[in-house]
Parts: sequence; structure tokens; C-alpha cells
Amino acid sequence: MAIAAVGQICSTASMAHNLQQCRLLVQKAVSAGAKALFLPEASDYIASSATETVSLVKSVTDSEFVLGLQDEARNARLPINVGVHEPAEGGKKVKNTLLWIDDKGEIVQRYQKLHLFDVEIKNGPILKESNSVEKGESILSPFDTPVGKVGLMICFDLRFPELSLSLRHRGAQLLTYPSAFTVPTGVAHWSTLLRSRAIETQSYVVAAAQCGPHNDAGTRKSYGHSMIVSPWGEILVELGGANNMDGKVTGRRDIPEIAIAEIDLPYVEKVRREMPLLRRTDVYPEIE
Ligand SMILES: O=C(O)CNC(=O)[C@H](CS)NC(=O)CCC(=O)C(=O)O
Repeated sequence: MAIAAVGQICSTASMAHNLQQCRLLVQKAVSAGAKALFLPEASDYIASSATETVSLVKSVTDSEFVLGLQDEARNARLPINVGVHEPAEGGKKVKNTLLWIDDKGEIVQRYQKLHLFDVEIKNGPILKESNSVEKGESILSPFDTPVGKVGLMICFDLRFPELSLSLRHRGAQLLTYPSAFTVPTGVAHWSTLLRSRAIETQSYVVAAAQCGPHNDAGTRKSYGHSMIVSPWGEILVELGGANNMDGKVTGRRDIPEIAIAEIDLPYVEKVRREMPLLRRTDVYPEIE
């Protein structure tokens, strides 16, 4: 069995500040004996506007944040899964990407967010991710890691079970949803969606979340509640976060923080063996 660590931070527009938070989490993960550390979506920065998001972007070879984390991974011999921004072709938009950095500090896997968060909720969040982000075009097949075969997804992808089922179909044992969920949608849906994806796919779900206010003006806040869910749908560990619409953070609020859980791959196989989820694709052929 191997230990996975899920990390929670509050990114601002400062890459240096965000790297400092992640460095601390690497130390904590190493002390806890973790074999992989999972960090949130947009760990490198969270800006206050689409224009600022685009203006801050750096390629991975120029990003002090990514280069710094690669050093950390290499020195600690710890694989790190981290959400960052990368420049898109044309310079007008960015990619919302998730990197897998291996224990030698190399970027060995990369996933680009498929579903973009464009919402206009009355008295709720109004966010148009597509103003600044270019959507991805393909699923990244699951790959081997010290915590099993991992399938990568990001945040709003969580609302599309087709994607998780497809990754499961391709052999995933652990699914990731690094996120920056809004407070109202997090209160309403976060844990239910994560548990549903774990139960449907009979996989571990690791969801590293941004938590708290991302700027002094308080115009952008994230829900928190990073968690690891078992293939039976049990929340194994959960960090603190906002609990109601006012967005105030309660519970384990020390940020940055990690939580750890054992990833038991024979247990994944046991759950799948005991309750085979055999799809009736003869009846609904459009769903794999
Ligand atoms: O803006 C960045 O730089 C990082 N990206 C995000 O924070 C993204 C797009 S705005 N957030 C989500 O997808 C939240 C989804 C959500 O809250 C839900 O599905 O309810």
C-alpha cells in the first residue's frame, strides 16, 4: 500500500507566494511518508480577471513556480500532480493544465481541461472561463504511478461522468479532480459529485482544492474541503473550508495543509469483483 497526500492552498496572483505554500506541503508530504502529492487546479496563480490571467502566464520552462516544484520533486523524490496555466497558441488565451511531475523532477504527463466553467447564476457566481482559457481536445489515458493507475481530470470536469467512466474503462484506479470550486456550488454539490464519481467508477478519488479568498478585495473565494474518497464512496479524509454561502472558512483552516490516505489497490479490485458494474451498452450504445 502507498500513501497519497492531498494538498490545500490559497493561491493569489503571486507565483512566489504560491510556490512557497507548495514547498511547505512537499515537506509535510515527505514527513508523512507519502508516495505522491496532489495539488489544486491553478496552483501557480489565481488572478482577479481574465486579462490578468492571460498576462501572468509563463511557459513551464520560464515559470519560477513550475521550475521550483520540479526541484522540490527531484530533491524529495516525490511525484507531484499540480494544476497550472500554460500559454495557448496565439497568445490571447491560456491552457488550464494538470502536470504529473515524476520523482526525478521531470514533467512526464500533461492533461488540458476539457470542460470550461461558463456560468451565470442569479445571486451566485458569474464566471466565463472560456474568455481566458482554451479548452482541451482529448482524454489523457491513465498511467502508472506509485499510487496506482491515475486518470487526470480538472474541477468542472467533475460534472461529466462520461469522462470518469471513460478513464475507468481505460484502466484507471485513482481519479483526480484538482479544483477551485466556488463557495455556493461547493456547498450544494462538491462532496456529492466526488462521492458519486468514486462509487460509479469504483475508484479512489483525490480532490485537491483551493480554499479561501484569492485577493484582498474578496472578489474570488474558493470552497476548500479537499478530500480523498474510497472506491466504496467513503470520505477517508477531508480538510477545512467554507460551510455556508458567506464563504467563511471553518474547520481545519490552517492553510497550506495536507491530508493523507492509504491507497489500497487490492481493495479497488475487491470492490469491483464483488459488485461488477456491467453496462448495458446494447441498450444505450451511445454511452461507453
Ligand atoms: O481561474 C483560474 O485561474 C482557475 N480556474 C478555475 O478556478 C475554474 C474556472 S473559473 N473553476 C472551476 O472550474 C470551478 C467549477 C465550479 O465551481 C463548479 O463546477 O461548481
